[in-house]
Formats: sequence, C-alpha cells, structure tokens
Amino acid sequence: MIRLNDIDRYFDSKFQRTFVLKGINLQVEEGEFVSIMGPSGSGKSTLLNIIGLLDAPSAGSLFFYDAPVNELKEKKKVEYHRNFMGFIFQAYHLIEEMTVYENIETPLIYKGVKGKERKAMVADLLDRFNMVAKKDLFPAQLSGGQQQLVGIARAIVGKPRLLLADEPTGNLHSSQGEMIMEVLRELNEQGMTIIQVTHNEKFAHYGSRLVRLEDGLVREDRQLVAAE
Ligand SMILES: Nc1ncnc2c1ncn2[C@@H]1O[C@H](COP(=O)(O)OP(=O)(O)OP(=O)(O)O)[C@@H](O)[C@H]1O
Repeated sequence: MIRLNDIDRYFDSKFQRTFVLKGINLQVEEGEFVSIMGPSGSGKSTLLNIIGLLDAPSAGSLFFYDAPVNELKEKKKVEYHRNFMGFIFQAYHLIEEMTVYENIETPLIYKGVKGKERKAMVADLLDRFNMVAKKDLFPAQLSGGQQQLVGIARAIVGKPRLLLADEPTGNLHSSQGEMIMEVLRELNEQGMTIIQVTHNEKFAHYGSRLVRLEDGLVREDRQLVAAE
C-alpha cells in the first residue's frame, strides 16, 4: 500500500546540513497497524507528515499502491487527503468557528456523503465518544482531551483507508486513551490501515508492528503478537 524508498529529509543552514531522516526504507501493507516509537526528535512526526503528503522528502521516493506520489500537484494531494487518508494531529486543528457537530461532519460533506447518512455517522461517533451533550459547543469551550476526541472523531468518521495518527492519546486520561486505542483496534480489524506515533509502550502494543526510529534511522522493525 505504501512504500518509502531511501527517503531523506534534511534541512540546510548556512554551514551545515541537518538530517532528520536518513535513507528510510519502509513498506506498509494494507491492513497493518504500525506503531512508530523513538526518542523525541528522532523524526517520527516528520516521517508521518511525509507519508501524509504534508511534507516533502529531500531525497528518495514515496509510492501509494505502486504509484509515485512524490511530486503530486496540489489538486491530487487534496484528493488523497479527502478520499484516502485521515489524520489525527498532536494539535487538534479543529475549526474554531464550527461546533463539535460541524467539525465532525465537515469531511463527510467534502466526500459527498448524503445528509441522512451523514447525520447517522456523526451521531454514532458522538455517542461512542460520550460527546452528545457537547455537540453544539465550539472547540474553545472544550477541555484539551475533549478537543482531542473531536479531532479523532473527525479523522475517522469518513472511514479512510489509511489513518495517520500523531500521538492520538497525548492529551487524554489513560482510560480515555484506552478507549481510543480500542476504537483504533476495531477500525483496524475492519480493514483500516493505521500508522500511529506514540510514546506509550502499552498503546504501541495495540499495533501489529513496531518501528523504532533513532536519529532518523529505523533501528528496529518487528511484528508484535497480540498477547504482548
Ligand atoms: N523546519 C525545520 N528546520 C530545521 N529542523 C527541523 C525543522 N522541522 C523539524 N526539524 C527537526 O527535525 C527533528 C525531528 O522532528 P520530529 O518532529 O520529526 O521529531 P519527533 O520524533 O516526532 O519528536 P517528538 O517525539 O518530540 O514529537 C527535530 O530535531 C526538529 O528540530
């Protein structure tokens, strides 16, 4: 589904070149649930942003289903964002002028989902995340954890084929975090491919594969067994 060939990401300053990612080779198959771990600054978010077409590699190539996606036109990128992937960010990226309900509904409008079906899909997630009573509030009226839940609901409501999650549980209590990981596991069992960045070993083990980055290199890449 996704293939990275010799991906480098570096930044040049006057006197030196700083590598954030160095020669990353990674292949992710449809249906996998990959957890990316590694120390702060090791390049995890950068890697996720490159896969999500939000950042461009300095060298190397990226493929979705064997089609090169390195140098896509903006319009094609938007199509991938709309129809192929969902993104959970560390910062929630909610639209401040929209209510909780509208924030969750927006991706479905872009996707062309009809009104009735849209309502049912949003209602289902509000219910599942215990946010029904908050549906008419604006993001600024919610706690950090609640905003995170809305961000997650918005990312998964359209059932994207690929979900990219950067510390999805970062601002949540551990019980909320576990609830979210259960939701991700269920979505993965239904066929969604998931790549998450996490600092939490326990949550990493909801995945089926662990990739550990260090200094911009893949230091470890192994399958996880469910019982671990
Ligand atoms: N525009 C930039 N210019 C220079 N360096 C950058 C730029 N963007 C990112 N970096 C550097 O890239 C490195 C990796 O950042 P990244 O956010 O990918 O790390 P991370 O592993 O996700 O860290 P964390 O766990 O703290 O979120 C950092 O040292 C950061 O300073």
